[in-house]
Parts: sequence; structure tokens; C-alpha cells
Amino acid sequence: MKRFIIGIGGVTNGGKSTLSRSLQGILPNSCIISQDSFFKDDSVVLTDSRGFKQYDTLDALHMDRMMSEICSWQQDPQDFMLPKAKCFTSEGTKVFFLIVEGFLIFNYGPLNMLFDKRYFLQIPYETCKLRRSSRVYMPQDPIGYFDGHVWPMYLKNRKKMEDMVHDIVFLDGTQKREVLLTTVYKDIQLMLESLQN
Ligand SMILES: Nc1ncnc2c1ncn2[C@@H]1O[C@H](COP(=O)(O)OP(=O)(O)O)[C@@H](O)[C@H]1O
Ligand SMILES: NC(=O)c1ccc[n+]([C@@H]2O[C@H](COP(=O)(O)O)[C@@H](O)[C@H]2O)c1
Repeated sequence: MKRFIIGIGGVTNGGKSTLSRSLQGILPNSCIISQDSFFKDDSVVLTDSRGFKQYDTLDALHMDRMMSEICSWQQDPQDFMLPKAKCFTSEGTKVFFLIVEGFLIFNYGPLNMLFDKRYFLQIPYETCKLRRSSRVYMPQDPIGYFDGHVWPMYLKNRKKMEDMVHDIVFLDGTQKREVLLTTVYKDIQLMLESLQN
């Protein structure tokens, strides 16, 4: 049995969930774990002096719980998939993929070291601000949150990531969904072929 962990990171609204779901549809025996599912309760997320909740940091996430879930997959990918309706299974293949997607997946060392491939979706400031403005989070973004917290934290976290991690494939998230999917799918196929040789 072979196991691969694919990381789909990137800026908020860069298209991580969209790409991950499409990839899961074409990769056999694949599952998705989303970092978004591990945010701490609002009551324990710190607030800065301007009243902005500090959501865009690792401290706002239960990374220990996320790591436990990934560990369960590593122990038995077949078993991990079965109870989950979102998982796609294909008979005969002994290759399993875990797609881990999220905005800070490469910033957390213990998680970053697990990836076989790392992709990072980037989009320009204006595109990001526009996409984010039509998305509703719980709690909702207060006025000024994007410019006051989200974008500056993205720049800060990205700098830290680039200082720490070097084998990331950067993707232009303004490309068409199909183009992004084909690019990543082909790259994964190349990785699999290189491992067979
Ligand atoms: N390649 C793309 N081109 C244009 N819009 C996209 C693309 N990928 C995703 N979107 C849109 O951008 C928004 C954010 O996508 P999503 O996948 O939820 O991002 P993320 O998971 O990175 O926050 C959604 O409205 C989605 O439909
Ligand atoms: N899911 C939540 O509980 C929650 C709450 C508030 C903000 N957020 C936002 O989620 C973003 C990260 O997720 P995306 O990459 O999917 O946009 C962060 O920029 C953060 O501000 C999420």
C-alpha cells in the first residue's frame, strides 16, 4: 500500500477548497482534511486593541486535533475513508491520497514535514478582497477586517513560510479552475512515475 499526502495551501479565497474537491474527484482513494474545520471557538480567539479577532494565526486553530485526524488516516487510510461519504474509492488500486487544504498548512512544522507535494494558490490583493467580500464567515468579517487583519497577516505568514519551506509549487489562482486542476493532476502523475523508475 502506498500513501501520499498532498498539501493545497494558499491565501484566503485563493481557491483551495474548490481545487481540492476537484482533485478528490479524479484521484482514486482520496480524502480531504480541511484546516478550516479546526478553528477554535470564537470565545477563545484573542482580540487585538482595535477589536479585531486574531483568526489568521496558528493560535486560532486546534492543530493538535488536525494532526490526530491526519494520524488516523496514516494508520489506516482505507478505514478512514469508509465511514465518510465524501470519499471516492476505486477498486484494485493500493495507492491512497490524503489532500490537506488550508491557509496555514505549511506554517505548522509538524504538518509541513508530512507533505509529499506542496501547492500554494496565490491571487492578487484586489481579487482576494473581492472574493472575500462575497463570502460569509462565522463570525462575519467586521468592517476593515480584510485590510486591518487578513491581508497583513497573509503577508506575514507567507514570509515566514517562504523562509522555512522551499519546495512549494506556486499556482496562479486566477487561472481557470480546469487549468489549475490539470496542472496539479499532471504534476502528481509525474511524481508517481518518478517514484516507479
Ligand atoms: N479558479 C478560480 N477562478 C475564479 N474563481 C474561483 C476559482 N477557484 C475558486 N473560485 C471562487 O473563489 C471563491 C473562494 O474559493 P474557495 O475554493 O472557497 O477558496 P479557499 O478555500 O481558498 O478559501 C469561491 O467563490 C470560488 O467559487
Ligand atoms: N471558520 C471559522 O471559524 C472562521 C471564523 C472567522 C474567520 N475565518 C477566516 O477563515 C480564513 C481561512 O479560511 P479560508 O482560507 O478558507 O478563507 C481566515 O482568513 C479567517 O479569517 C474563519
